[in-house]
Amino acid sequence: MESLFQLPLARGSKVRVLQITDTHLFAGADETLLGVNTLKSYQAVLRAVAERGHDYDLIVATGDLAQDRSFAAYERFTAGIATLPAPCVWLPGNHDFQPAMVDAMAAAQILPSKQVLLGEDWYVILLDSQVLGVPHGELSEYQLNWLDRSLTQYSDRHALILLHHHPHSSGCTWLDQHSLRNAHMLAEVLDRHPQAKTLLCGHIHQDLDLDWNGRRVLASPSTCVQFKPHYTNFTIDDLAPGWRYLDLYSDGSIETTVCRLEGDVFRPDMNSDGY
Ligand SMILES: Nc1ncnc2c1ncn2[C@@H]1O[C@@H]2COP(=O)(O)O[C@H]2[C@H]1O
Ligand SMILES: [Fe+2]
Repeated sequence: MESLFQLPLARGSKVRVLQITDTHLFAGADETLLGVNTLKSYQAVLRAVAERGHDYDLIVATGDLAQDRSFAAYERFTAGIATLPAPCVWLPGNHDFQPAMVDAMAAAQILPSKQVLLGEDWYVILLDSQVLGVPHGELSEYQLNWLDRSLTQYSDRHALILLHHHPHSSGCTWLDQHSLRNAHMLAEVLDRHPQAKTLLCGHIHQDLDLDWNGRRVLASPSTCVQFKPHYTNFTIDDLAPGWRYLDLYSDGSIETTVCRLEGDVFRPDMNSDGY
């Protein structure tokens, strides 16, 4: 859990992180989620990333990587990641089955590290907000204490906090019932660490960039189905699958871009009412 990955970089002042999230893969190659073949959309995203060239230093996968809890689904994830030439770290989402996830990642030699020293200036920490069997999230006392201790230990670095569940209202009522339930406890920890100003989530399948009492919360498109922003009830969006880049600068600033597949591809079944 606490193993540390050090990624020394010779590229000067900027570090680039690629976020892939909510792949919702299945064991079967023909399975779909809300009408989208999640394996094909994941592979299309990876191809699009590869076509843009290798200009990222670290891949972060922020949960809900498998939909059916199977080892084979995680193998599909790892096979895809193996096509990209950068190290990958990951955390679980509400749908993930950690025994299969841990084994499949280890079998593919994808790092178990939940802390990354990224270049000279950045510290990345990956939290586990999963509550077994339910869609909402919570950080255990252990996770909160570990976060507090780790941020103290690496207080000389800017910190990027990764977790699956959004800690602040997303604007979608139906998704906010599935948010991080003890966000106030996370805020209490972060208040003690002024270098921890940015949080990166998955879970809500949309591009979000908002202020949480002076902190920045980012969430990102899924590689499969998208949810429509600002809706009270479950509503799918017809935007294409996507991913995010974050450029981390040595002065602590961040520039970030969301990319999507081009064209009218992987359209979901807009009449679906949930899963
Ligand atoms: N119609 C619905 N209403 C409320 N929640 C839903 C609905 N359909 C699915 N969900 C849950 O909402 C979650 C949002 O993203 P997840 O992929 O984590 O998993 C989803 C489901 O657990
Ligand atoms: Fe989720």
